Amino acid sequence: MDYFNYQDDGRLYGEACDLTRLAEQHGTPLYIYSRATLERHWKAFDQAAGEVDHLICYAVKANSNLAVLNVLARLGSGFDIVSKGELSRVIAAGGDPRKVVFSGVGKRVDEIRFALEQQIFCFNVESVAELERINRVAGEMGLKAPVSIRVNPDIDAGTHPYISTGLKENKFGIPIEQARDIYRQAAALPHLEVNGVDCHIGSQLTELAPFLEAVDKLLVLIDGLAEDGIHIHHLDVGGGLGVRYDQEAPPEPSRYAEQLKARLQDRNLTLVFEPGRAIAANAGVLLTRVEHLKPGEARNFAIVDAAMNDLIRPALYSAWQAIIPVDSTLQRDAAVYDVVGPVCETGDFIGKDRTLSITEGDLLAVRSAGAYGFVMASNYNSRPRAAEIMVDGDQAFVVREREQLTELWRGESLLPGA
Ligand SMILES: Cc1ncc(COP(=O)(O)O)c(C=O)c1O
Ligand SMILES: N[C@@H](CCCC[NH3+])C(=O)O
Repeated sequence: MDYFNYQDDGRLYGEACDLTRLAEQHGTPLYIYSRATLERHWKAFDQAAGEVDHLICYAVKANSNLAVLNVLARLGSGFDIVSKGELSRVIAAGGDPRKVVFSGVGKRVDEIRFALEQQIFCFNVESVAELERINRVAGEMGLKAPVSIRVNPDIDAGTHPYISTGLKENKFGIPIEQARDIYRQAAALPHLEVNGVDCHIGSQLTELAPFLEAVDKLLVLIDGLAEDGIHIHHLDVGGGLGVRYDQEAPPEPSRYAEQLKARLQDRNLTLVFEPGRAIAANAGVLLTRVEHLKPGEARNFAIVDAAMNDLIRPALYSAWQAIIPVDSTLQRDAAVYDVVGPVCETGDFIGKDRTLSITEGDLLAVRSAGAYGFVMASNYNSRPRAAEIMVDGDQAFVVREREQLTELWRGESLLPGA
């Protein structure tokens, strides 16, 4: 998948809008997404799956901007959701609820009810308690709920521990050794329709081996279930395909799909993919301006106007994202900087030890910021959230206004009698 969705002339790959102008018009920090790249990435999965019956369920959590969802909905995408809020966004963006899978370890009763009303494709169930809850809610509604069980195959995905999900010690899924037994319990519940097997072993995987190891285990399970009279119609392999932030060389969707298809053989299974990062990360940049340069004895700081509240990945996972000047033709002295935000935390950094030729007022682009960027933003330090723009050829659309923080409390006492 494309890494540098950014060209050296200050434009996004395949798009004609001038980023400097957008930053001047809309202020910084500013998220910018490319429609062309979103489409190209989604199609890479769709074409990779090819002739095999399949559903690409974009993981909404990666970037839930309504315009992003709308671009994918128009391509016929399905969606992987983890809350009623995400399902509402999918519907608002024109997505088809019948192509939605519902993941997550703690679905509330009202969320299950809403998803059943919307006739989603499948619930990815993570525990026996949840199977019973969904069975009860579906029974009350006089329905049968379509379910897969998320199986935890106990595989080391070789990624950051915070985004690894397929190990025994993780909260996700049911242990593979118990799966056959729990499937039998599920099949005996009257208001469930057991359709699929699901797994998701982690995010930002850069090797195929862990995915394939997991699938091999799941296929053994699926064959075993057939012997028990439980016929599985779809195999949901989750998301997790990594992207290039720096020097990583994650497998292309085509190679991944090829290997999966070879393993399916004549089993008549629909393949479900839940990619998030692979579609959105390199379809977006975060623009930020240099406020001050602060030389120091131990370190030089470039203080920029984006902070951990705008992009928390560096602070949370020590994640590395490329930071580059938008206008590379400017003549500046080079120095090594820690690029930090204005938030009052030592952990508030966007990048460390970066050699940059910059001066105060320069515009920087943080690359690969289209996934797990804006969606993880907060108002910490009472900072408003950034605006979001979608570029499409030579057009730019504001797809979310910069947030205005309003004063709710204007000095009156909130304590009774005070
Ligand atoms: C169940 C599930 N599906 C899909 C995804 C999307 O993952 P990624 O963005 O790594 O493709 C996640 C997040 O890791 C997830 O938890
Ligand atoms: N938020 C994480 C990914 C989490 C994946 C969700 N299961 C990141 O930025 O890398």
